[in-house]
Order: sequence, then structure tokens, then C-alpha cells
Amino acid sequence: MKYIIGIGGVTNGGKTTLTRRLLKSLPASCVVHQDDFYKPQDQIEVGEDGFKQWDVITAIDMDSMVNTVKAWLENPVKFARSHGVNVSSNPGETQILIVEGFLLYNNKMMADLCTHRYYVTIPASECKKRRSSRNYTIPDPPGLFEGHVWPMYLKHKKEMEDSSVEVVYLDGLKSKDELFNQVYEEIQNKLLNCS
Ligand SMILES: Nc1ncnc2c1ncn2[C@@H]1O[C@H](COP(=O)(O)OP(=O)(O)O)[C@@H](O)[C@H]1O
Ligand SMILES: O=C(O)c1ccc[n+]([C@@H]2O[C@H](COP(=O)([O-])O)[C@@H](O)[C@H]2O)c1
Repeated sequence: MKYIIGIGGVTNGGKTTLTRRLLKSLPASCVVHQDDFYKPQDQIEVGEDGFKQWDVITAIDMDSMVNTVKAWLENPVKFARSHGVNVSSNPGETQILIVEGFLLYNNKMMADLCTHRYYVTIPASECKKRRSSRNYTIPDPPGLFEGHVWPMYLKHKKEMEDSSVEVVYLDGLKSKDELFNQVYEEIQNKLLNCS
């Protein structure tokens, strides 16, 4: 069986941290990070809010991301080995892909590919605090959080909710251990129930 677990949600919610822990604990699992599909900086337009539009889905090459996930679906063992993950090729063995990113479920193809969807939330104040100590390849210009990042987060969350895609919300204020234990246990139970 093949499972694709989405870890979506707000910037700095703890998606990458949770994903790293899951990868360590789920044997032979692979990962696809949405951030790796950002378009080059010169293709990112300046919006009406006056900021470069990094927090919109068109800033990301979603076709390429979806194709990468489809390549995993086609042949998980080949995908894993080509990404340095050591897997056996026993027929029938459970294969797991984790896809991680802040705008996963605003693309219907990506949302549909996920067999399980998690969505991390944290309040604006905590998000701003965590983000202020983060080093992105392109540093945030002054005012980006209030002027672009947070309004776009709220807009995309609403769009996701209006689309009725089913997600399991995770409270990103819980400790890293609590979040990991919650998701790990749920995944184990779901996989056992599915097999
Ligand atoms: N559960 C948590 N509680 C407190 N801080 C966290 C938690 N998870 C992650 N962090 C911290 O928040 C920052 C962003 O985490 P990260 O996993 O990179 O978030 P994301 O991938 O969602 O942007 C990092 O400094 C990380 O150590
Ligand atoms: O990764 C990059 O190249 C990059 C360049 C500019 C901005 N970002 C920020 O990356 C954020 C999404 O990633 P994350 O890990 O914080 O969920 C998003 O809020 C963007 O503003 C990321």
C-alpha cells in the first residue's frame, strides 16, 4: 500500500520539524518539500500590497511538485533509492511519502493526491515571533508579516475551508513531542486499519 501524508499549514507552525521526526520514525519514508518548488526570484511579481508575492500559490511551480509526487506513486522504491533512502522492494510493503508545505491544499491535484491531510495552526503573535528569528534565503522586508504573509495565510485558509477539503487540524502551540506523538499514533492506527 502507498500512503501520502500531507503536513500543511501556517508558516512557522512547525511543519518541517514534525516532518523530520516522522521521517525518522516511519521506515523507508520519503519527503517532498513545497519550498523546493519556488519559482526563481525574478518571476515573483510585486502585488497591490507592495510586496513580492511569495505567499501565493502561483509563486510555486505546482505542476512540477505534483509530477514529483506522481513519480513517487509510479515507483516508490526507485524514487526512494534515487533520493538516498534505503528501502527493500518486497511486494506489498507499505510505502509512505510525506509532502510538506504551507499551501498544499490550495491546489486540488495536490490535495487529492494526499491520502491523509494535516493542517498546523498557530496564532499571529506566535507566528510573528517564530518568523522573526528565521533566516529565509530571501530575508523578509519590513512590514511583510502584517502586510502580506498573515493576510495571505488567512485568505488561503478560508479558500481551503470553502473548498471542503478534509483536513485534521493540529495545534502548533503544543510541544514538538506532543505533536509528533499525536500524528505518529494516528498514522500508525490509520495504516493498521487500512491494511
Ligand atoms: N511545537 C513547537 N513549539 C515551539 N516551537 C516550535 C514548534 N515546532 C517548531 N518550532 C520552532 O518554530 C520554528 C519554525 O519551525 P519549522 O518546523 O521550520 O516551521 P515550518 O516548517 O512550519 O515553517 C523553528 O524555530 C522551530 O524550532
Ligand atoms: O524558500 C524560499 O526561497 C522563500 C523565499 C521567500 C519567502 N519564503 C517564505 O517561505 C514561507 C513558507 O515556508 P515555511 O517553511 O515558512 O512554511 C512563506 O511564508 C514565504 O514568505 C520562502
